[in-house]
Amino acid sequence: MPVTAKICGLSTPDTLDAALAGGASHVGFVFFPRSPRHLAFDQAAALAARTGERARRVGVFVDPADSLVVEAVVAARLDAIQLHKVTPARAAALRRTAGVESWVALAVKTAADLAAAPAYAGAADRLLYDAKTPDDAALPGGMGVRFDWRLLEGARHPLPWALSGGLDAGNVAEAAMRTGARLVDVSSGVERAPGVKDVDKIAAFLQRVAQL
Ligand SMILES: O=C(O)c1ccccc1NCC(=O)[C@H](O)[C@H](O)COP(=O)(O)O
Repeated sequence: MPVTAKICGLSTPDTLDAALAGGASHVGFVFFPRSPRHLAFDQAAALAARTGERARRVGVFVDPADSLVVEAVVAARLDAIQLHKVTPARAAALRRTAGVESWVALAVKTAADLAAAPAYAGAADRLLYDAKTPDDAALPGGMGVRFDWRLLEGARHPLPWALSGGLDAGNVAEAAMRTGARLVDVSSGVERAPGVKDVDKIAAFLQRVAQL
């Protein structure tokens, strides 16, 4: 089965075009004002129109209000929501409210963090295993932090899943090989500065993924 990729935190037409030209299966739009990748609804709507049916649009949220999710789903014609820092109960409620596919980001640092995964079965459609960022970090994702991929070796997954956290063109092959991931997600690893995507890095990442 081929490996597919989500390029997260896109915010400009040229970098979105690079992701689409490279064959990204998913593009991620961040709705979190503290993020350097945050999009206003009008920006997101323009990028969504440019995407068309070439990739699935995923909105990224951190413990969001219902209203933010509803407005973003409409404005950016989201196919999926990606939720950070939500309990299983809150994830289930937001999934019902949004009416689209729902992903939950599970912050992973140790094996104990993976024990939370089964509770999301029935509350979400996909788990995104992402690296846990430091407690004092500005963001719960998009920080270029990776976790020990050996934690996923032999793991039983309660839901379809994707791998994230500190991936780049140089390490994505090893990450996919070690974990068995069939969907990988990247943000910082295709940037030249926080929030500034690089078209060449996006192309290199997607070329590497296409070889897997
Ligand atoms: O990217 C952000 O700014 C962000 C902000 C708040 C919550 C989540 C965020 N990103 C989530 C993602 O899907 C990232 O792609 C994922 O955490 C991996 O990021 P990176 O390690 O930088 O590749």
